[in-house]
Amino acid sequence: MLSIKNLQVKLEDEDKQILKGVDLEVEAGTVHAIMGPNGSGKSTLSYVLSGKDGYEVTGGSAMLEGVDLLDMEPEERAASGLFLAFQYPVEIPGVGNMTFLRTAVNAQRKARGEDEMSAAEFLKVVREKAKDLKIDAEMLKRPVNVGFSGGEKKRNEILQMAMLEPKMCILDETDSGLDVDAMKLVADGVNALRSEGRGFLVITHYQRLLDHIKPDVVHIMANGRIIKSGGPELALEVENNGYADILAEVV
Ligand SMILES: Nc1ncnc2c1ncn2[C@@H]1O[C@H](COP(=O)(O)OP(=O)(O)OP(=O)(O)O)[C@@H](O)[C@H]1O
Repeated sequence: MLSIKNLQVKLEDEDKQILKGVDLEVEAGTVHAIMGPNGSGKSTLSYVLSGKDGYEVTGGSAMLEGVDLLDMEPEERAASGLFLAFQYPVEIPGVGNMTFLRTAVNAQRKARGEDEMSAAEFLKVVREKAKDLKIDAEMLKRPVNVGFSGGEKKRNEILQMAMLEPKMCILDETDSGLDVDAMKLVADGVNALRSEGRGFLVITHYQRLLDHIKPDVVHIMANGRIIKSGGPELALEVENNGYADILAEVV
């Protein structure tokens, strides 16, 4: 589904190489987790895939279902089924959460040549999904993320994901800032979306999220590369021993 080959990325304005040849294949129906020391390039990978400005791809490729992602505008990538839940969700003053969600859902439907969701249908679906994430009616009316707590922002990202039903979901440290109960809610929201046709890339520092969202594959990223891949036991190894042994293996 998501096929990344030898992806190399530098900062646009500086001579600083951040990704130094990332190889990653996320098959439909699977959950891949990426862990790694601070500053290893995990967020940069998610930003580059989603089309954030400020980065220059200097080599390699990233394809979603055989289509070149790197050639597309960010909104085209989203319409083709890519979704990124941000590590730091942005506040959008003046834009109601509900309006934002409905506009996003319908813009993507339009881009795919589908009919827009009616107001009544949208309301029904958004209320159901918001309830599952314990997002109340008042939060749906407020401007997007404005004044939301850290955990509320993260749950709101999952609500967006649930509404957009993307094919490839990238979650960048969605667990940071969540209390124990909210982490369970978020994990339930992700697990409810797991399906044969959908892939997940979950960036996290902690094994505890992976207790709830069971990954098929765990990758360790360091210094702009994926240096080791394995099963869920790799996350446990990191939790117990840190990164020193794994880093030493590849030097
Ligand atoms: N716009 C930028 N300007 C300067 N340095 C940058 C910029 N974007 C990324 N970097 C650098 O690139 C490296 C990788 O950053 P990135 O945020 O991708 O790491 P990360 O693995 O997600 O880290 P963390 O686990 O701390 O979130 C870091 O050294 C960071 O300082």
